[in-house]
Amino acid sequence: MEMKQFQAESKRLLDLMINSIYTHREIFLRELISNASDAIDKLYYKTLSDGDTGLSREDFSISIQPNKEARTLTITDNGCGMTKDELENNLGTIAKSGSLNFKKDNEPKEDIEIIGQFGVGFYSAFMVSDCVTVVSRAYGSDEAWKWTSRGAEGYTMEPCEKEGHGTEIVLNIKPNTEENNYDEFLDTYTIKNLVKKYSDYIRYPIRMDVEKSRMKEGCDEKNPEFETYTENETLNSMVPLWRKNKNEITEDEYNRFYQEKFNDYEKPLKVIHSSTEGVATYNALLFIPARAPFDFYTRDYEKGLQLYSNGVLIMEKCPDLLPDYFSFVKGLVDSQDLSLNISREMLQHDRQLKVIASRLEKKIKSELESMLLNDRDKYESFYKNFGLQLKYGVYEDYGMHKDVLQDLLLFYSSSEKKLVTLKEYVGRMKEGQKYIYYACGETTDKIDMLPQTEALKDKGYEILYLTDNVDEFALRMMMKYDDKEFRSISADDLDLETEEEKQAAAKKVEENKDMLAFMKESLDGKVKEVILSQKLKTHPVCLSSEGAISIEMEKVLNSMPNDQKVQAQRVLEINSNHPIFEKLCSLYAEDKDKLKEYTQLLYDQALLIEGVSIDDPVAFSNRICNLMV
Ligand SMILES: Nc1ncnc2c1ncn2[C@@H]1O[C@H](COP(=O)(O)OP(=O)(O)OP(=O)(O)O)[C@@H](O)[C@H]1O
Repeated sequence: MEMKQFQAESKRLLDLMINSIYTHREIFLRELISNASDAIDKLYYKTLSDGDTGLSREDFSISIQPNKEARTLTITDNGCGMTKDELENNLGTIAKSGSLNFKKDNEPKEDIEIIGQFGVGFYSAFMVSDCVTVVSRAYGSDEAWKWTSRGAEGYTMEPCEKEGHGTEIVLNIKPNTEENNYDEFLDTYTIKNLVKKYSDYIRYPIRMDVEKSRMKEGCDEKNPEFETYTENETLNSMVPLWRKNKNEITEDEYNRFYQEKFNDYEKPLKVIHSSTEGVATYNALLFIPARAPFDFYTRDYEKGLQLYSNGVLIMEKCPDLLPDYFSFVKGLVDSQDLSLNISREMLQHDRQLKVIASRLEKKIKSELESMLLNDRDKYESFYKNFGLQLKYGVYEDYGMHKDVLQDLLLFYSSSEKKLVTLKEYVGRMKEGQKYIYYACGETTDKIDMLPQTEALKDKGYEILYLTDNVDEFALRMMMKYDDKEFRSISADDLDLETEEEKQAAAKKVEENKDMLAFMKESLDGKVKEVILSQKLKTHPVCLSSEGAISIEMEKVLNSMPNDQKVQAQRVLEINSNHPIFEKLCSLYAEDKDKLKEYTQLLYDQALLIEGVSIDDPVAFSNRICNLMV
């Protein structure tokens, strides 16, 4: 059977190339600069291999020249250039990449990093220009050729004059339209920014004549006169800091790099610089900011790391490189073996990305752990800013990440009077202590005053004071740490008593069960139960809860804007060793109406202690006044 060739409608194809591949037209400059860098790399490779070119690294450069009057932007390199055939083959055939062939045909050499691979980047020039002229002279040839094209219509070729080897690409910038401003690509300021953004780490200098202003020499400072002058400025920094050896980089260099690149006026709290080879080869330079950005805990905050391939920016914020709970990390990843899609805007499949992300996660975690261990003050400063995010991380995704995060958490300790880890808490648990106790409230001072803490403190048990809304949700999600269950001090059973005490208490409850039932009745469904407390020592009353939702959680959930109303199952606890108890007993025998009033008062007091507003403050005040007069 005869083998038929596929036909391609090249005009349509070019049209597709130009208009459908890229989301940002500004990347044309990145593509042309990358081509120039590749061309120089190829000649430099020859220099390294043959040594007879007489050229050295310093001789190479790329230049950009905007001309507003002529509406042209010219990109020039002194790389390998192209012969007539190469011009026709490489620029006249879509998807033909001379660079890819070069990579295949030549042994890899250190210091050579060919970027091009798809054979399409050049055509992005037509996104901003209606006519492209390429003048090129191949290294070692004395002929130069001019290739001209207006896009889909095709191209022309003619011989021309050109001094020296290399390529000059002249773009006729399109006129502005109602929707698009093309003028900006002739503006030195925009060009500078684009070079900085995408091509800062191209390893050859990218130069441009920039007009500047200065005070005229010898003029009077009080009456200054200015003159403009032109400076040939190098726009790119060339050396990617992260590729340097760690021991050659000073702290100051890291700090400046971070502050400039991520617009922070403060130095980073921590720098994490790691290079890995193997399944995934990459360099990563990560920073933990000293302070949470103002929008960090809002929806506007976008997490992500910059992603570079061979020093060329692919993605400004790649979210998949960071889990949400480490979203505070800033920085970049540079990898040679990403399989990019044709526009270089995305990755073809994210297998490598997943491998890199999981390595980075482990790295960040271990760096935080070692900070916690070796520099507690620094860690606490980190935790003050980003601890909340870690706690959200524990809670989110049904607690899936608790194992990663639990040892990074800190909570305020009742006995140590400072932030402690769960490991430290468990390490000093008393003999026979079954639970990790915690208490919730607005501030640690307020929690410390809660009557519920009395019995636990009396027994010398440590309590973790939780002051952030998410805290209790996170602990409930974890359920246990090191096989020790978490228990709120407001839970009904704290397991504090001995068997004998339990029996005595049960007896007392039995004796007073009618009165307690009457009290419950008089609160008219507001509480699930009225009980005799095991946790109160000197205070008369407190509130606890039964079941999945605590009073603190009720507060948090009800403060959310989704209008859900949840209610904890409240339990009113009475201290049977307090004189009020005797009073209640005698009222039960003699004056049930008054007992009703007193019960209401005790309930309202318990609510106030918990920081929950009372239903009827006026009635509460009247009851107090009745007692006073
Ligand atoms: N300035 C240049 N000097 C020498 N050769 C060039 C230059 N620009 C382009 N070329 C040649 O033209 C080919 C096609 O360029 P194009 O930008 O379309 O694709 P690429 O760089 O190979 O791949 P990619 O689409 O990944 O950028 C290049 O592979 C290279 O051989």
